[in-house]
Amino acid sequence: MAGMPPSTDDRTIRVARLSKSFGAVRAVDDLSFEVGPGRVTGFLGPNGAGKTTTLRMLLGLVRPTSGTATIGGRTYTELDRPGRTVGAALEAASFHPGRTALDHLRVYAPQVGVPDSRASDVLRLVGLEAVADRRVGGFSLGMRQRLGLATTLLGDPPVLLLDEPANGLDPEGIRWLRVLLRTLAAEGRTVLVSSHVLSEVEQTVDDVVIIARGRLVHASSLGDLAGLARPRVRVVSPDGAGLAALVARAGWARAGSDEPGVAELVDVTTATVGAAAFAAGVELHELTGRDAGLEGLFLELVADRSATAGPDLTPEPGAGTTDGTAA
Ligand SMILES: Nc1ncnc2c1ncn2[C@@H]1O[C@H](COP(=O)(O)OP(=O)(O)OP(=O)(O)O)[C@@H](O)[C@H]1O
Repeated sequence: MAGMPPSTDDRTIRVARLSKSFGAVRAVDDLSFEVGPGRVTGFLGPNGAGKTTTLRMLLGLVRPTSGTATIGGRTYTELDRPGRTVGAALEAASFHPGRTALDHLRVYAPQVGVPDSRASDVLRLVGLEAVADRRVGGFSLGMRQRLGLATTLLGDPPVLLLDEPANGLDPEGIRWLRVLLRTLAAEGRTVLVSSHVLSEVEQTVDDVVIIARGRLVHASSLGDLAGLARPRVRVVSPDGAGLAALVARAGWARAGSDEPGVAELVDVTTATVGAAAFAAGVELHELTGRDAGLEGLFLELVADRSATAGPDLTPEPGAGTTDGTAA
């Protein structure tokens, strides 16, 4: 990693002006983003956003209509040893139900170019060593997810592409996955994890790439995304004119068009509004602070709006109430 620009790093994933149409469906639409090593990146978007199609293009399983999807500057098919470079677990990994976990991995080991002994190593890594000789047909969804991950790790790849790896895991499994992914990233790997809910990966990822309807909506560190979550205050007063004058005088931003006597404000605290109302002698019947939260912000970002609007964060009436915080 030392001193190398990210775009030339062997472990950097680069998607550039990538598009894919299936007939009339534009599954991926002029998508560009970069994912660097040493970090866990969440690849997020609602169902049908184009995440799987993008991952499949990175793996050479789907041919782009236009644009490129590369790893270390090469397409998957151009890689010298793809199995040792990229580990991928796409949704619905299929296992032969009659094979044991160990046998499953031993079948893949030569394809990836690693010795048989590596099969036991990766089973240990994913916590399945105790069931190494059990048939996969009897495995729970969570165990299959772990086995899928073990398969992914066989070639000790520096780049990992994982499609919804938390699916089917219980809370304990999700905690385990979090620690594993963080460890793999800390070792200098590039870890790209897709999910359709931000909350599922919120505690795991360093960076986010958010797409909707095949297009990029937002890409930044998780911290920068969190910085966009704007606090809101709902104010209700029997003195509609007084409240309107107070809001206008203070210059607070309104979240939307309000009814008389009601103001939904953003980027202001209850303390500020309360103090100003008290000083102005405006009677208040309600003063409620709300935090839209990351998930609310995510939902707002991916909400159906004109494609040209981009990451417009102007809150809409009713937005930000889905995270269960007090209204
Ligand atoms: N082989 C295909 N033929 C036709 N349409 C497809 C094909 N693969 C994907 N699509 C369509 O492309 C769009 C994007 O699908 P994709 O599976 O990439 O989304 P996703 O973000 O992975 O969604 P999910 O979270 O549901 O897996 C959807 O409208 C889907 O129906």
